[in-house]
Amino acid sequence: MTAPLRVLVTGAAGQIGYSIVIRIADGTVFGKEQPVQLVLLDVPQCANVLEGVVFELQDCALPTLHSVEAVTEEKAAFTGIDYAFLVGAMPRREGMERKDLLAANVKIFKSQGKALAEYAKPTTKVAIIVVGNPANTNAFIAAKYAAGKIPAKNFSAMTRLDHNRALAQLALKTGTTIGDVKNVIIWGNHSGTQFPDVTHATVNKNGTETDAYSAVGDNAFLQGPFIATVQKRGGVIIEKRKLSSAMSAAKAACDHIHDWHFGTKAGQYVSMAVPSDGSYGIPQGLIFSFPVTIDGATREWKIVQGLNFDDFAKGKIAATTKELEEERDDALKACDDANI
Ligand SMILES: NC(=O)c1ccc[n+]([C@@H]2O[C@H](COP(=O)([O-])OP(=O)(O)OC[C@H]3O[C@@H](n4cnc5c(N)ncnc54)[C@H](O)[C@@H]3O)[C@@H](O)[C@H]2O)c1
Ligand SMILES: O=C(O)C[C@H](O)C(=O)O
Repeated sequence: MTAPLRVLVTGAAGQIGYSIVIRIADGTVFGKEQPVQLVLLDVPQCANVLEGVVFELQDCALPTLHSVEAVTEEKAAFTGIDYAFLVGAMPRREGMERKDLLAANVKIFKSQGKALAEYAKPTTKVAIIVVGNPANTNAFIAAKYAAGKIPAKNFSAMTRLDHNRALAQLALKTGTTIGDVKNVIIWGNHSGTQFPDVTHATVNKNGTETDAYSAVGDNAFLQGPFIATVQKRGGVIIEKRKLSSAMSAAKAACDHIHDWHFGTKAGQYVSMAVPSDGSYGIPQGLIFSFPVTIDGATREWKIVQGLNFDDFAKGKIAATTKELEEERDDALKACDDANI
């Protein structure tokens, strides 16, 4: 029998948590043959809600759910895990930018980085996705405080939701379906400065694969409203729902970990915010969204190399890099202040 994977979800009493746990438990993420031990972490004040989530998962009668436990302490949460979905953090409200959450949320990721270093197995291969905002910078901080124990390459932040939004907008514009659109890229920060780039994307229209610019036939749209729609989508959802995206965020987190676990499809890449190795001139260590391919056998991601940028793209990438450097510096200052 396949050994179960131990999978942690933080913030499991929250709204993304509620949508994410069922996909992990029912085999959508790790496959229908892979048993899963789910560990659900939230703050002690949410213990009762968390217990309700556990009861519901039990009531789902899922063959892939080996066990589920609710915990409110980091030691119990982080010990022995294979995968971590770090969702638990404050969401923004109308009128806020994601970086306005930094002061409140960064200390959570400092503490969880330390907990990973302290409690994860020494040989850990744990794969970590940070969803809590500002996701790139929170991942940077968690990686910093886990350094020496957990390699930085095991940390990632979620830009898959932006990637999925870009796929959907291209499919809508070209009258195709999601499966017809490939290789959009989100560069940089999960924020208003991100650069959704379709220069290398293709669209299969009526059985013929063409580049996205030809398929759309409207450069002004692709360099204007398309980019703005993807950049601002999170804010628009908050305006409409009065709550931040949850169903689409949970689905994207599951896509991200599914592809990390199984690998990307031949000829396709996905967007993941990972520690920069200096590719494309991005400062080393910054958690930056790149196009990546993943080898399902080794579960190693690689940044896609050799893509060209025109001046328009260079300007966009410079802006998102600058914002991430500023966020990183603010977060480091906040961590020195955060007495934990
Ligand atoms: N990267 C993305 O694309 C993306 C998309 C959507 C939302 N988000 C972010 O995800 C985060 C969660 O959103 P949500 O809508 O589920 O929020 P929510 O308020 O519904 O749930 C957050 C949960 O986290 C818990 N929590 C707080 N501190 C914790 C800690 N130290 N340890 C464990 N749990 C803790 C809270 O008690 C709460 O139950 C927010 O920061 C939001 O902005 C990111
Ligand atoms: O926009 C937000 O604050 C939530 C999330 O990051 C999103 O992109 O929907």
